[in-house]
Amino acid sequence: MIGRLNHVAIAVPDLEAACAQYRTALGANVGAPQDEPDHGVTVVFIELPNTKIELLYPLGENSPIKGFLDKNPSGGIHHVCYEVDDIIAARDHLKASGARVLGDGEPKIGAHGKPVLFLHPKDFNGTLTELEQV
Ligand SMILES: CC[C@H](C(=O)O)C(=O)SCCNC(=O)CCNC(=O)[C@H](O)C(C)(C)COP(=O)(O)OP(=O)(O)OC[C@H]1O[C@@H](n2cnc3c(N)ncnc32)[C@H](O)[C@@H]1OP(=O)(O)O
Ligand SMILES: [Co+2]
Repeated sequence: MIGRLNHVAIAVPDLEAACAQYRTALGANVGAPQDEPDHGVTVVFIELPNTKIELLYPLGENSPIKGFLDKNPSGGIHHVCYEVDDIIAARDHLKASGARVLGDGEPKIGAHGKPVLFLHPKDFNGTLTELEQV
């Protein structure tokens, strides 16, 4: 069911500093910040030859990553995102296997304009897991 690793997301306490570090210290191709108010984050994608890094910074009062940054003030790996070709079939299969789908259980449109869902970290070895339909 899961396919390619679409991205690894890193929550950062200072988005500009993280972008500068990837651009200069790591020589990476760093995209422009994208506000995603529906998700409560600003994201920056860093294209790698085999996947992407998604830098995350809180946007708005109720950002879902605020708690994570409070607990991890230096930032940290926040989630991984796997690609699926049918997110509804994947969701229903995972729910049937007892996994918790976060939010109202319906896919939302993510930063790539594709449907995404999140699965509770406690059901996946302490790793917040995102699915993106491609
Ligand atoms: C623009 C979309 C973009 C894209 O790729 O397209 C995105 O990726 S948007 C990314 C931001 N959105 C989300 O993360 C939505 C899903 N996340 C959530 O619903 C919450 O963050 C949640 C439920 C995972 C955590 O909520 P909260 O921070 O309030 O913490 P809790 O106390 O409820 O956590 C319970 C338990 O889980 C541990 N936890 C929390 N976050 C993570 C994490 N990222 N990775 C691993 N574990 C996590 C937390 O420490 C608690 O554990 P405990 O042992 O009970 O202390
Ligand atoms: Co993501």
